[in-house]
Amino acid sequence: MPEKKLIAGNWKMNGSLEANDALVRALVAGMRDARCDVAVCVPAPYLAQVQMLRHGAKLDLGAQDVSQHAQGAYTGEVSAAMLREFGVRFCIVGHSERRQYHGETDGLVAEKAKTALAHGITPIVCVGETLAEREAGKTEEVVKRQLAAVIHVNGHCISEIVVAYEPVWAIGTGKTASPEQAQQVHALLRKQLAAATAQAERVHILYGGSMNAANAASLLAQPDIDGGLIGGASLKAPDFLQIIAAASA
Ligand SMILES: O=C[C@H](O)COP(=O)(O)O
Repeated sequence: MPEKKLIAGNWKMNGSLEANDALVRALVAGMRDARCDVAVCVPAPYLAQVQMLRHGAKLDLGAQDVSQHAQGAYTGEVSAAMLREFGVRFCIVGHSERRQYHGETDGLVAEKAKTALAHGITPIVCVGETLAEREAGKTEEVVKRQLAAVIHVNGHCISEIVVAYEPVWAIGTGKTASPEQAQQVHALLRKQLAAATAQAERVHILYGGSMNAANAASLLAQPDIDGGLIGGASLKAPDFLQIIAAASA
């Protein structure tokens, strides 16, 4: 497993100048003793604000999506080069909300991961099954297919990605995968990475889906859970700080 755990907040489409200011100041003040890596993935309009607020702190900046294109006539898109100008280190790609509401395919997600890597941004590649897929016994097939697309496109630099296992049925529902359920899938993903790179042990595999202050420690204690991608609980500084503390233990 990687040397340090990684805790990444995904603010999704939440925040305001005022709320972000209070949240980031509280995080920076509260995470001085953190022994894990910490990032917040913020809506694009707030990148400059958070870049300024985090100045000098150990808090990394992340984005929630990136265009697969370098530049040009792609209205509404944000390029990897633009993200780099704001000091972005991580970028979520293939979140289930992008796959579900914006029709993102495995192929497109792989292109986005490739573009991020080419610009020195670490893609946080999300995989995960829906409830129907889990109930049909297809969890392994689905997550393997989603990760295979990224491995196939990225080839030799696959050890530079972060993987996030996010069972869709656990996102924002309060239903967390049990530590054993999550570990089972994480171990599968590690094995798949190991078949593609000798560096699989240093790839962070995060769990996401209703991770909170109460359940973080038991999830993070699993051998192949190297951190978390946290939605709702990342919007409340005390909760997010407790998760950071659990990952620092
Ligand atoms: O990216 C984060 C995940 O979608 C988890 O969201 P959640 O913690 O609100 O369930």
